[in-house]
Amino acid sequence: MSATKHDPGQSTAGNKEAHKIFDEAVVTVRSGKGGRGEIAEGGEGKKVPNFKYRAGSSLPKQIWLAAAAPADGAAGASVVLVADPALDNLLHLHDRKTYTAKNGVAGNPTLGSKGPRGRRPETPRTQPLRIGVPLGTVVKRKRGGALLGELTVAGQTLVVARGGKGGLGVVKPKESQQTRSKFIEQEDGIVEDMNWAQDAEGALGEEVSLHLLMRVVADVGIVGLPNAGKSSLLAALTRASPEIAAYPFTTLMPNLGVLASGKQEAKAQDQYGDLDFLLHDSSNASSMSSASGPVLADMPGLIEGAHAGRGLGRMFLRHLRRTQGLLHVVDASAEDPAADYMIVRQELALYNAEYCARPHIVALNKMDLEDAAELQDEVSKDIMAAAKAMQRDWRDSALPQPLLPEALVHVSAIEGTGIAELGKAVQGLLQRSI
Ligand SMILES: Nc1nc2c(ncn2[C@@H]2O[C@H](COP(=O)(O)OP(=O)(O)OP(=O)(O)O)[C@@H](O)[C@H]2O)c(=O)[nH]1
Ligand SMILES: [Mg+2]
Repeated sequence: MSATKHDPGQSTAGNKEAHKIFDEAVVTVRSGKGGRGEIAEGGEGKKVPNFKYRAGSSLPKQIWLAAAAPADGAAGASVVLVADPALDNLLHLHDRKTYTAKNGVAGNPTLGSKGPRGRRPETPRTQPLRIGVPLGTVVKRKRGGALLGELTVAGQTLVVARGGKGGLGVVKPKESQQTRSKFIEQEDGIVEDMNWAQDAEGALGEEVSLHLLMRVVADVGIVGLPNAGKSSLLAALTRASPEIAAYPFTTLMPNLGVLASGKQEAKAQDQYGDLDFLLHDSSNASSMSSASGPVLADMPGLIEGAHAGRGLGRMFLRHLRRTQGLLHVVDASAEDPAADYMIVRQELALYNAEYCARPHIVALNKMDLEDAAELQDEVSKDIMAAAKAMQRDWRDSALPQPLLPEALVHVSAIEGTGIAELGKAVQGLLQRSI
């Protein structure tokens, strides 16, 4: 789950700034060619010894074994994108430029696909090449930019390159027939014509260059200054284990986590905490999809001037677009927590005024520290006052009006105090905003 990387130089892509490309990728996909159909010599069958024949019995010595219809080639494998909730970025697609699916097997009764000689004649399916992408991936054709589709639900698939059809099983016409021009006869799927060699050929696969764009799919975005404890709170509220450190800009790209909904789950987590990785490995597809709780997205830190490119800039703020509410994390031990809150509100407003019109709650974090605890009531008041002042300032503008925080929760991500209450406040935020 963790999509954090402190040193942007160590990207999987070999790219210098992985956090700038975590939400985009260009890949070329190739589907497989269809397998060649079986080419049978003559279609009449042959006489074979009758193994039941005994001297003196009335059975014939030889019996007629009809020729079987030649087997078709298998279709080539398609390339399919699959929405995998365990992924939260597109960096894994920067490792490789081209993805090639398997060709279909040739129609061959012994080696490949079975024709009607088998009891159940069938052409084996070639397993598609599945490429995992995070939820919220938009797929476009690179050339021309035509929209091919969007993957938003866990397990959803999108065929981006269809495998070539398998060649037909053909009976090679006799020499005498071959000289006759344009002899075409179709009968029970057996094709006899002068194009027999072409009919047996499998169709070619396709090659498509794709431009993938990801938008984080989350219900609540966690925003705040660097070091406020956003990632710590995500870790406390969910099973996610983002990178946490005492320096700013630890988080370079959004991390996702599902809010633990019931007490039961929290208990199970405590009990089997060590087995967490097993659960994730064996059922990564269900780790988020089956959980009904809201998805939280821990964002990189915002600083004053982010809209002008300071810090990590604000391009990642587009990932808040689909959220329904925001969780502002404020370091309550800071010199002026209310001012810190306002810096983030202003940066949000400069990016998209509508973000400030979304319901939000404020988590006053680091309450375990003396400075924070002493002044907690004062800080709460200051924050409410600042939010009201913002509303007043905006009253005359045509922009969407900023809202006041729906709740102010005092928490300590490190000691775990107030976390349950914060979880409830987040749930409440979503219930109201629906
Ligand atoms: N004392 C105390 N320290 C905390 C608390 N929560 C987080 N911290 C510390 O604050 C520092 C920053 O925490 P992070 O969770 O990485 O902060 P962040 O907001 O995600 O930071 P960026 O990703 O850089 O924007 C770490 O050293 C944490 O251990 C808390 O409740 N109490
Ligand atoms: Mg962080």
